Amino acid sequence: SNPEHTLSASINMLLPPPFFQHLPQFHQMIKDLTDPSMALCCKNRSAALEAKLKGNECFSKGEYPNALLFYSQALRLAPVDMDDMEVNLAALLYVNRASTLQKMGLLLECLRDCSRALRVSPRYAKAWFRRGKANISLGKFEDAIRDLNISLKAEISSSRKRQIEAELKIALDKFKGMGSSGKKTNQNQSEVPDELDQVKLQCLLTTTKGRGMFCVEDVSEASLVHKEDPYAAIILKKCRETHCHFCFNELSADAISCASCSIPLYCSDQCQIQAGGQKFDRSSKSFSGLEGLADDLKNYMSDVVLTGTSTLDTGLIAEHRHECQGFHWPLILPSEVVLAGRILVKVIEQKRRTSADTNLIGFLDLSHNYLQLPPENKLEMHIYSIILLHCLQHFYRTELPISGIMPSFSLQLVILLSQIQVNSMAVVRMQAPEVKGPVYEPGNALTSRLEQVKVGQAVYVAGSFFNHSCQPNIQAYFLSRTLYVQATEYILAGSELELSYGPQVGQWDCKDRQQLLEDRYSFTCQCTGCSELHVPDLVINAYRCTKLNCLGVILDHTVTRCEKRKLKLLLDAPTVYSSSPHKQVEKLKDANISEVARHVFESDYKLKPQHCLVCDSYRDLQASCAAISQAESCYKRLQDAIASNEVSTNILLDAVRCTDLLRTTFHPYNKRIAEVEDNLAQAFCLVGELQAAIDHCKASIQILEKLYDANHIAIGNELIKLASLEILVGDSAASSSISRITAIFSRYYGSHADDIYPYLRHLKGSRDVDKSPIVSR
Ligand SMILES: C[S@@+](CC[C@H](N)C(=O)[O-])C[C@H]1O[C@@H](n2cnc3c(N)ncnc32)[C@H](O)[C@@H]1O
Repeated sequence: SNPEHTLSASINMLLPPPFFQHLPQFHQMIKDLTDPSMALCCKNRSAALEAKLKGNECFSKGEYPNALLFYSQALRLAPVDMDDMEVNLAALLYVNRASTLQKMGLLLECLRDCSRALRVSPRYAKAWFRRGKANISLGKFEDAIRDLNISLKAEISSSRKRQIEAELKIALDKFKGMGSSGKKTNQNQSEVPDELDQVKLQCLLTTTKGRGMFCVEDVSEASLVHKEDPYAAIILKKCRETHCHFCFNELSADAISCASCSIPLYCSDQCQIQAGGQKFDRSSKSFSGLEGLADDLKNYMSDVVLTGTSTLDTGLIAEHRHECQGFHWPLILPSEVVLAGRILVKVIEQKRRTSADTNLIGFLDLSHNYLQLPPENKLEMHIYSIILLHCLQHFYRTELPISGIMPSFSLQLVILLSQIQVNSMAVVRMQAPEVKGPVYEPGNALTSRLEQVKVGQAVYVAGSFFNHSCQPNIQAYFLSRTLYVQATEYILAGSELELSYGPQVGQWDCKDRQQLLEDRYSFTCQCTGCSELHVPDLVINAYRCTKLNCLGVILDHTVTRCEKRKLKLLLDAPTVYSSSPHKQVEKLKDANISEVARHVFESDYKLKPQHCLVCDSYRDLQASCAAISQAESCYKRLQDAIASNEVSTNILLDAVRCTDLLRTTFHPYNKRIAEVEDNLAQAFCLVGELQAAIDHCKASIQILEKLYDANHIAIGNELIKLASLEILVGDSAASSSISRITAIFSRYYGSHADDIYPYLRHLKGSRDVDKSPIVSR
């Protein structure tokens, strides 16, 4: 049947849109969500003043980090256009925070806050004075002299004038003493442009996965194949207080909030302006009135006061604007629903400019999974779409063209929500470990797990056409909110470029990968990783053969079932697949595993659960599982001890004993053993037994090398831990570990490797330092 017809029939049957219109409770809920007087995000003068007083108290006691917190809180709450002690409250708070930042040695942050105060109150003498002092500390004496001269002109109190003159004298003396090195430096140095060439791509129809991205020419390993800014993006709720709501970078000490509401935080004025919100009208704030000011000082003054505003792109559709003004719903509704609101608004605004029709689904042309969703998920989407539309209508009032066509719009919004589910990407950051000093000092070994944290969710229109593969040939990473896609291997012209949406061969077995893709994206994976046989899939969760010296694998019935299905497909249509099973076997270095694999590939349908694939010996998996669960509780104790940094000898010895037990039960290349080895390495490092830590780390890497390609990032991550330990004991092998790490990370992140993962810089730096070992071997 016609898919479009099925879709609209199915949508209409599920929940006719007028359903809620007759319910008073529904309208009350919308009123609550959109009533600014009830909102959590209002500006509040008295709360701001209270926080300011607390900040002042902390400042006078020398408790600068606390003063910083209170001033930041006050700035978040302060209405932009209210005065306190005849000065604009926000400007006053910026100057107070600038003084605190200066005390904490954060001079650039201090300078930025002074400029912010001046953008609000251009004639604020104290702000020019503080700026002058910060510029003296930064060695920018020419700027400092200008700041202090303007301050002097704006100041009316004679005692303070004397203070400014004293500071001005210092600046002048230093400027004369420094010669040309005290000259003004450019504050807004532009970033180094990306030098990487992007590869020409084509979006084509595939046989099993819908549309996909293909390369027109050969692509060499580690080249950038795609770069894109998001169509719309949103910060995750858990990161709201720690990361910039626009660019998703970590917030600095001088973070700023939206000018009109108190929820979004930004790392810079540019991010704040780009995100939108109701803008504070600077043009109404005159900075004339300083008669007699020399022309060069007037120009300098307007440079400082108008910095940032010149970068404002008037063509930009500000993503936070419709969520501002104290509305409640952007905080309450799930992130993906708020993201749908951002997309909807952007589409409407773009269409308004081009006066095109309002077909929302067709505009972005993304795939969706609506028809595959269970009824309860569909119902939830319908409810959210109706709520969101009503909330948005409250902002747009008569402007939003939804009143007459609300039903069709809400149905389109349902599809948009399911498009977001299938196409949005998690914007991730590599969690930076805290490095307190040089890597060759004890306590700075990096043995904890390297993790990526999700900070945002974003829709990239072209990026949405990359299909998934469990054996990807490209990988995605993010700088701020920009998506970068890089080739991780040499790719022949005309091949499809495929990302991993999460699971990969070597990470999980085939059935677990398929289950995750089914649950999260509602599709059955058709990639080569799931259609061909792979040795990692056979060993990753396998048990050991009961016969001494036999390295054959024993599988449980779930793995057996999945592999049999693949085998059947493979035998039924052998020509469809790119590489033959025997070729795969040849790729493997280890004779025993090759033997196991050969047996499987040649054994046709003889895959039997609980029996060794080589010698057919039987293992009672129920009994094995009981032994394993005993070992697992011992590892749980070890992990808790690691987390609280209280690893005792008893706990450690117990864990080592359990690992011996695990080795008699699991196949030697079972991934669980690699994880346990990794935990043991971390625990031995914590108790200072570095050589034992190195041995366990190497054992873990050896298993990962059976599961992944030798240059896979999973091995790179583990090698970082090994190198870190090798440096500590003064082992010369560290140098080759670091070279291998460098090669792997540049394969995945190109020239951005050090920016994404700054710990690499510490490791590479350690190679250049000649240090005797801290602990001799
Ligand atoms: C982000 S989109 C990729 C582009 C999509 N193929 C299209 O035509 O718009 C994700 C959707 O593509 C399809 N897809 C991606 N990878 C797949 C795979 N390995 N096997 C089967 N379907 C896949 C699924 O329908 C999935 O929901």
